[in-house]
Amino acid sequence: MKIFSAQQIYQADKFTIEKQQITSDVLMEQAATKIFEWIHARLRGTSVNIQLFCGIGNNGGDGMALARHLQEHGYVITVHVVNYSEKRSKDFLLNLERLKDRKIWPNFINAESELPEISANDIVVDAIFGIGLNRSPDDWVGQLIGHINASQAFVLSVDVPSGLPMDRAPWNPKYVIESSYVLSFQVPKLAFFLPDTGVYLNQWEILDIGLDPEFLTREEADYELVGKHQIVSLYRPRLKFSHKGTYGQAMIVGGSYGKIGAVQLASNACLSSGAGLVTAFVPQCGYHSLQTAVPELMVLTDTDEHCITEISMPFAPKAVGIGMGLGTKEPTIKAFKDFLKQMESPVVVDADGLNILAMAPHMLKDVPPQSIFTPHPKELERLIGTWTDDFEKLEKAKAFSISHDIVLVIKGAHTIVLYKGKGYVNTTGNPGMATAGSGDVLTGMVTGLMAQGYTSLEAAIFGVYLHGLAGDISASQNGYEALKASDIVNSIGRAYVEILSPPDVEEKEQE
Ligand SMILES: NC(=O)C1=CN([C@@H]2O[C@H](COP(=O)(O)OP(=O)(O)OC[C@H]3O[C@@H](n4cnc5c(N)ncnc54)[C@H](O)[C@@H]3O)[C@@H](O)[C@H]2O)[C@H](O)CC1
Ligand SMILES: [K+]
Repeated sequence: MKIFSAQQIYQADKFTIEKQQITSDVLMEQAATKIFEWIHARLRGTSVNIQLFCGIGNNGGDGMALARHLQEHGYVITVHVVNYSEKRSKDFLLNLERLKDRKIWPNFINAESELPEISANDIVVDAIFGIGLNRSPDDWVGQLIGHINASQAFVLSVDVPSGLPMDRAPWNPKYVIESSYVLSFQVPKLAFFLPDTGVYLNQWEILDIGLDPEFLTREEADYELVGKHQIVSLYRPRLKFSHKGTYGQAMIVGGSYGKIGAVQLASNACLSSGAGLVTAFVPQCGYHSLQTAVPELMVLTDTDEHCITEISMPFAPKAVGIGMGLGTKEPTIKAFKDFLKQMESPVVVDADGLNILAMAPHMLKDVPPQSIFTPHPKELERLIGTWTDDFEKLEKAKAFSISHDIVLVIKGAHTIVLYKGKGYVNTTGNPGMATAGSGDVLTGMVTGLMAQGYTSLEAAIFGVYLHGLAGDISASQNGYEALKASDIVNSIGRAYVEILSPPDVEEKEQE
């Protein structure tokens, strides 16, 4: 699903209005009707107090139109106009008039007004600011927002949580609505998926408000949300007359004294992702444990007991994942450098492999094109430097990915894969996966997919999704806290089965 910028959403609006020869208030009415239907389907006329807080722009207009529908269906409503500017939008005014025609007189909240009482049992509709927010809310509006957040009422946000900017971190983190549920129009917004801004939403859902399909199909987006539908289209089925050679020979290179488990996790994940053959290359101290723990694995060792000093590959693997538990000792750095020089096809670099590259950036020129980097936030910072907010982080990461021709996997709650200036935002995974070795499993999986012939970009997108899904399946059985990286490996099979199962109704709607 495409993720459009605020600018593109305004363009979609304009295009739809011109092509369908409608007025802008028709779109607003469609949006408000969709929200009303969502609420009505759940409340079915319950006599709960609904307090609507409406700004004076089009987000506020949506709120006013919604108030009218709610009142027409007998709901108990209070409408507040958050009067933060003189510049009221045309469609806000139109809907204000329509309310007044029905003898509904909103309560106008101004800087000097007292804040209305909100009970924890009320439902708050948040229609103060939408995607048009372009500066910090005034202090009194921020205080009203804080008052709503403190009420413990269920807060339903129209389009976006009010006060949440679409292209930067909030000016003041207290001046943003903490939404219980966001009903967002037509397309998901990038801010929903980034740590600085995503924390303000509990749940979200997209409502189709009828923006023109021609525009939505034609317009290129910088970011895309990756769901099951996209993943199924990437999947490469296994063939009846195939053999292990068909699915490639993968190599996992890493480990040092006390960190052989990282290689074990990655190798196991690589095998479970479907690679035909997997060989691990480790210092000698890892030999026995790996041979015992993973019988399917072949093990090659370095001449050194404790760390890798020279990576010799007696065959040309189809895919290599390197870096987990590797350490950054001088001889290991030299071995890594020689390895990169000798590799021609893309490799997957993780953990200490990335740390070495951050320490010695001149080595980046030896990284084969289309290689995959899988940094966690600290490793990313070492590679690209610090950032002021997530949006700047993404811009810097994009520039890095383009200049080194790297598929960059930015790990987080919503992992984002960046390549050639485009971002793919993952939708699977859970907080239980923030645990030791989870990243080693991902690297093993992505390497396993590359061994099977997935391109670097495909392997990264597919691997990230599959990894998150395996984590979700594990968490559904044992909860978040007990989740261990090896549980993720054990759920890879079920994750494949889930990907290949027919979509349920909700998934079909989201396609
Ligand atoms: N295609 C769609 O998705 C549709 C969306 N709709 C709704 O329209 C809003 C966007 O409306 P807009 O009027 O452009 O902006 P806002 O309502 O978010 O903001 C109002 C207005 O206020 C000014 N402003 C910005 N920041 C501040 C501030 N801190 N203090 C005071 N004033 C501020 C600025 O000039 C804004 O224009 C979208 O989110 C949807 O809810 C349509 O109803 C249907 C189509
Ligand atoms: K809002």
